Amino acid sequence: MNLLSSFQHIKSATENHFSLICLKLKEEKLFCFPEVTKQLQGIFKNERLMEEERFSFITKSFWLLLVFTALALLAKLVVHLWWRPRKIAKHFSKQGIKGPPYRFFIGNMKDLVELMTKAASQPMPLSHNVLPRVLPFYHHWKKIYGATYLIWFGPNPRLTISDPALIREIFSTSSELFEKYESHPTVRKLEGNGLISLKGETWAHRRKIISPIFHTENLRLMVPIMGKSVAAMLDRWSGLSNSGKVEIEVSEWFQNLSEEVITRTIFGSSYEDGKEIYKLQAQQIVFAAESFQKVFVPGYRFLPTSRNRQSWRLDGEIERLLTRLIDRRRQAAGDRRRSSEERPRDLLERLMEEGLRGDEIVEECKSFFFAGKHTTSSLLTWTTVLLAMHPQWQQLARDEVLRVCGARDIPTKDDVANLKTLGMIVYESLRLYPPTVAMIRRSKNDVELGRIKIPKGTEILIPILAVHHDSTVWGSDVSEFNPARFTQGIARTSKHPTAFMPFGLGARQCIGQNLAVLQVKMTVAMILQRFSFDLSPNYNHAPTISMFLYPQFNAPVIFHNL
Ligand code: HEM
Repeated sequence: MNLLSSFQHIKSATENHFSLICLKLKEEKLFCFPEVTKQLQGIFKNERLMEEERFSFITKSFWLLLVFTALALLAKLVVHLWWRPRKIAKHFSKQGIKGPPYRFFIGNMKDLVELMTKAASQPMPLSHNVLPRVLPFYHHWKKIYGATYLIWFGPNPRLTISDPALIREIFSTSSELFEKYESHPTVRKLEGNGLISLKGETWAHRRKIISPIFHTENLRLMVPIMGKSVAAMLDRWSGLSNSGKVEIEVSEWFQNLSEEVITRTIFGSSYEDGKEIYKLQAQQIVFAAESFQKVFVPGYRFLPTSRNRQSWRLDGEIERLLTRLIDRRRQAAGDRRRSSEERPRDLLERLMEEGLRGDEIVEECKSFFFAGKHTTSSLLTWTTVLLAMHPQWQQLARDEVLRVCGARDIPTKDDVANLKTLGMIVYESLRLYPPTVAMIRRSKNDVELGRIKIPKGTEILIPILAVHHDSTVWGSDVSEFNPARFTQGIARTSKHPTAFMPFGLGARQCIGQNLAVLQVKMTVAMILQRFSFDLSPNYNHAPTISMFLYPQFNAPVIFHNL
């Protein structure tokens, strides 16, 4: 071995191998050059020192980076949780807009949850002045700070706007400046990445694809399908009746009815195919409703907590069932085309025709399973409760149904269109008990709304229920059930043409509203044909929200065979 290769040998060795190298040198008779050995020892020592220095440099850099990242993160947190809320509160305060003070990290969530819990702790008298019970935080803070005020959902500012003129601006003239608020991830799982939550071009294209399902002609074809489901439900009620009367907890029955109608009309599938999905979604709703009362912590949903694991499992199961439903429909598509039976066009058919991917169809199905059921059943429940509370309107509606439908057990679409009094009753029910009690938007940029300067990213809360219960808009009889106020049509009822908004406003108005009103009018008309009804002595008036407006202690109603 020559000197050079021995040198390279040594250079590539580690400190621990030094003695071994010396031995090697000795063997190779290189040890006779003491200077060489000395030099090598020197080189090795330098190497070791350099290695140590390099190591200490890397360690120092690592710690520095860590400290720097931690400081940057801390600074970001301080800005987000402390400085920005103060700045925004000051910004609004200068414009005369106040609100409950921001508390570090939690904002006003604690007070809000306390107010909600207190309001929900007992039923209320049989009155339609339900705002203090359903949105107690709105009611409470409005008294202190006025109709437009600022609250804090965690560190996020939410400007509450209930002036119909400003609301109109948000949804029409300035609609491009506000976008749909991105729901909490748990709620998003329920809603799916479909029409409800899509934005921009993708949303516009999807809405165009889906709209034909809700056109009048297609809805007409859905009427017999709905009629059959309603008739089957009423037959079961009659079967349950004892000496001509029966107590029915209508809220649950109407949920099942809505599930069935939507599965059969919107998905063109059998109710059996949808039942399991609804059951799983009902469990997801419990998680989603909880998330409204918690501060959103980014990334938390990825932690394998027991709740998160349960929610992932539910989501996976729903996707599996929806994929099966879609596959079945794909297989049956040929038979349906060949069949001469006149059927309504349905969502799955439209989405498949347009060549949407399987996962896109699954997400859209989630949206419709979720959006259609609870809203429609809520409207059915409150309309029935209202008619039970107001027998004179019940009789007026029945007279009309018997006159318009004659001997027909199942009203036709034209019959339903001619039920004007019932239509007014449904609108009044939507005013007093809107199934969706609020909407949320977010400003895309710094925006001027009326004279209010709103910074980019501010959430806007539009409390539908509060606008519907505002006496300055609706008059002193605001809390009375008075369907006659809709005699001249929706636009003429209040002092403001857009103060009635149970289905939202503008381009993103509810796509299913005609279907929902049709189903509710059909169902109530068929009930009126067969039964008279009043509230059960077990009924406790307690409207409350868990995503939608529902009766907290159920809605038992007594039906008498006619
Ligand atoms: C009484 C019944 C119903 C009420 C009160 C209601 C209420 C609403 C409201 C307020 C919105 C607007 C939300 C916003 O702008 O933030 C909306 C949107 C929507 N609703 Fe309904 N809804 C009802 C029935 C239905 C039904 C039966 C379906 C479907 C079968 C449906 C599907 C949808 C969809 C997909 C959207 C999103 C539309 C879009 O963004 O383009 N809804 N609904």
